Amino acid sequence: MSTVTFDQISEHEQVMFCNDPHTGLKAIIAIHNTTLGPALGGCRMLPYKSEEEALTDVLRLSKGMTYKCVAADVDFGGGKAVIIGDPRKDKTPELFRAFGQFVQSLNGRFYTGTDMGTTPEDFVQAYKETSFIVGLPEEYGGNGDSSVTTAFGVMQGLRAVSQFLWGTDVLTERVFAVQGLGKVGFKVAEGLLKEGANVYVTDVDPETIAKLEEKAYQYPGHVQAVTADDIYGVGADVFVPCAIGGIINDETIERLKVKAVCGAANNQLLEDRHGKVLQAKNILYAPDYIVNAGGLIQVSDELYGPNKARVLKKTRALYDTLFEIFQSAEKKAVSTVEAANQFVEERLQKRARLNSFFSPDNPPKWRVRR
Ligand SMILES: NC(=O)C1=CN([C@@H]2O[C@H](COP(=O)(O)OP(=O)(O)OC[C@H]3O[C@@H](n4cnc5c(N)ncnc54)[C@H](O)[C@@H]3O)[C@@H](O)[C@H]2O)C=CC1
Ligand SMILES: O=C(O)CCC(=O)C(=O)O
Repeated sequence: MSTVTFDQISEHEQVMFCNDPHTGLKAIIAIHNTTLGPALGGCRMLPYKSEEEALTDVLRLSKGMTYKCVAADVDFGGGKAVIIGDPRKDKTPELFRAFGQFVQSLNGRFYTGTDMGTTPEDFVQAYKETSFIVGLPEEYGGNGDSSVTTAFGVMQGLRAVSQFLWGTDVLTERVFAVQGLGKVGFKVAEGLLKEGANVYVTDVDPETIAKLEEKAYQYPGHVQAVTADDIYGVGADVFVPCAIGGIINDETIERLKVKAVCGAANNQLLEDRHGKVLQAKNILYAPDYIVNAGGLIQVSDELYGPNKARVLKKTRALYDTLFEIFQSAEKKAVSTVEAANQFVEERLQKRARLNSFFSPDNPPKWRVRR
């Protein structure tokens, strides 16, 4: 294995390798930036092919969380965790408890919860060892499964795309290509079918496709399953990535026939420059960290005392944020990625100044439950 260098993690504040031979836990926690408050971000469990792949993923994901927190206007910083392992075979209560002990050792610098490959029940185990857990089931004082709100936010994003491109936020009879039918993608596909849209779907797990097909009969829209590779080339209006990152790259952009890309997956672009490549192809890209912020809004809200109405209101507002980014990109003749990053970096600078003002009567805004 090659060594990790400071050069590799130069943009990050802290990277922690968590090793527990007794439970088999091998995890990495990355804290990107805590200017706005403690780092917050879910924990992904995947059978990474190598430790380098896991490190690259957690570094990219945690940076994305910094941008997501700023864009969604929540007072948290960017962090994320990955567990190296197969979620179908390697999960045990002890593994998640061991992970919880490492989170506890950061003493509130990092809050975590679900992501790809993990569920709220996994974090009920971690919660036995640390209180710095979010996205807990309601019976544990949480707001429940955050993928419900993430999916709701993605639907807002799809409406904003439709309004911008076609002058209506009604999705009926439009065609969508949904990649990944997991916690978020399944709910998005179902929402689209309920609204009478036609949906191509794919997943590497045939069971989830069969489950959706079974339910689809009751909805006005139509579903058609395609292979994991064919999803890039289907004749749809919008490509909706809801699985892995890096799927928008030189090879896939060549194959896309859609007018827009808007989905839940984190780090959809392999590199930021692919935002420009999409723009050149006249494909509207809805920046992932804005579209998929619903889960973050929900779990961060939990720390102030859960309030569902507030969560819905803030998640609905993603429509306006996205629409403004589309307008700003058009006006400045830049890609939507550039417009979104500029908006975030300017806001972060303004907020950083606010956070530098110390007063004993004015406790930090992120004084949340511990
Ligand atoms: N759960 C949440 O609330 C949030 C999730 N996200 C992001 O959304 C994406 C999906 O998250 P979840 O639904 O929670 O994950 P999940 O693990 O529940 O579902 C992922 C699904 O994608 C499928 N999949 C994996 N590789 C695939 C491929 N190459 N082609 C097609 N399907 C594939 C899996 O079989 C699984 O059904 C991830 O990128 C995650 O980081 C972002 C914000 C919040
Ligand atoms: O959605 C969550 O549970 C936490 C937030 C997060 O990790 C994300 O938005 O990727």
